[in-house]
Amino acid sequence: MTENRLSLNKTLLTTARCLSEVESGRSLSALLSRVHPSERAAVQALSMYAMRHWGLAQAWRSIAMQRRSQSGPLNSLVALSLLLLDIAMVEEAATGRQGVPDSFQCPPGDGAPRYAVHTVVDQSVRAARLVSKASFAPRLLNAILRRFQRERTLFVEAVARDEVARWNYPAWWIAQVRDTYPDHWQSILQVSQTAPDLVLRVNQRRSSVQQVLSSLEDAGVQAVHVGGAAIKVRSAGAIERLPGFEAGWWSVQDLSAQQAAPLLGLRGGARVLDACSAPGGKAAHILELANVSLTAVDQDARRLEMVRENLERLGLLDPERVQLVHADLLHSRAWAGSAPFDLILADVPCTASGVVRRHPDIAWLRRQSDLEQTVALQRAIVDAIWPALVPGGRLLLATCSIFEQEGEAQAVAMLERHADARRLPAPGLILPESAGEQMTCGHDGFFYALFTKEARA
Ligand SMILES: C[S@@+](CC[C@H](N)C(=O)[O-])C[C@H]1O[C@@H](n2cnc3c(N)ncnc32)[C@H](O)[C@@H]1O
Repeated sequence: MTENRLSLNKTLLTTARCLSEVESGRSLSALLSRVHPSERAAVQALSMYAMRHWGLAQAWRSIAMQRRSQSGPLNSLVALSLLLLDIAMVEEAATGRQGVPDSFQCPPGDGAPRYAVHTVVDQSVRAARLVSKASFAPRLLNAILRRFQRERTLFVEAVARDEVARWNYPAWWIAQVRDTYPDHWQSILQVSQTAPDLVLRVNQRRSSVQQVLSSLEDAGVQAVHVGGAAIKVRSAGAIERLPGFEAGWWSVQDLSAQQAAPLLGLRGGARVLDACSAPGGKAAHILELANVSLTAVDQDARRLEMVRENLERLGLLDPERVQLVHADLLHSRAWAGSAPFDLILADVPCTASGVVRRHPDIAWLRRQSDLEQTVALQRAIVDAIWPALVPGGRLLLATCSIFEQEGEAQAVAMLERHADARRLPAPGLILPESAGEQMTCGHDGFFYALFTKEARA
């Protein structure tokens, strides 16, 4: 127990440091990649949990700070973030959902950290001492947290009509979802606050669903086949430690994203452009399914290197069939080659509003103006690559977004701009779904529109 407590206050501090950087506009995934591997899973669980309660924690923090004449050393961003994290955790404990007092767990299920209130308070005060040498910060933190415990009902009432505190999204995000889905906006917001499933896509060139299931079972990992090449896994450990990772038997990919490659209508020998390729999840799936010639383009060199690494691990990096091109589609034709493409995947950059379950910081990092910018960028990318599609060829437009501007409105505008484009059947909008504790499978929010190019008369 002492060891757990010792490591918990350090983990709280590392988490608070990450959260303070998210407050300054940095992506949580990038920050977590720099956390020491021994601490990463715990920091990830805590920071994701805090981000899913960020609206409530901010509202309560501002009430608590208003009532104090002096906020003192808690004005440090790390200390303020520590307080936000603590409020979220104390609230979790107060609602009675915490299960294992005094133990340090990152449960695979709902993703919520589980601690008793007194442990949170005690460990947070110790963490605060590490932030501030002045004793005032730990004492202030202690006083605020204990007051939350005593006066929780008052705090709940004080923010009852505050939508940001209620739903834990910025106001513009709530309005965007409510305007688009007036009948079920609440359930969409709620589902996007649940912890996502871990889903593997089996690499049929190296393994089989049966082989992967058996190896997971042998390793004591709970897993279930959820259709096609997809296996849902219940595991809180590092992905790389699951059996078959090094051997390239599988990749991590959500069920909705696994729809992209089959939708293209792949056939052997086809020339395929993966226009926005990194980190290469869908490129790998394409190469697993058919012997195509693939050109994978991305403007981000570091991310394009991830495509190379992923394809290499999966045994798919055949130089005869695969070309990786570092290029900005809007300003270069280095990717175009001499012949047009038969199939194009345009998995364009977006707000990622469909994958907030996986990246809860996204909602807090995005601004409403970002939406207009990504919509314009998506349009420009599609317009740049459409001429490279052969008549009779197909282009699949994909976004991991549930915002209409990045989905149906973008598809309709595409038809208006390109008279030779005709729409083919495709799923369109896929709303996110959560399976909760069930061993069925939920999925991310996505949008797919498929077009073919008509031959000119
Ligand atoms: C949604 S991600 C693609 C995910 C990828 N298809 C997969 O399945 O792993 C969008 C990608 O588009 C790239 N991108 C954005 N603007 C671009 C541009 N103008 N030219 C080329 N790539 C671009 C980004 O660097 C990013 O890697």
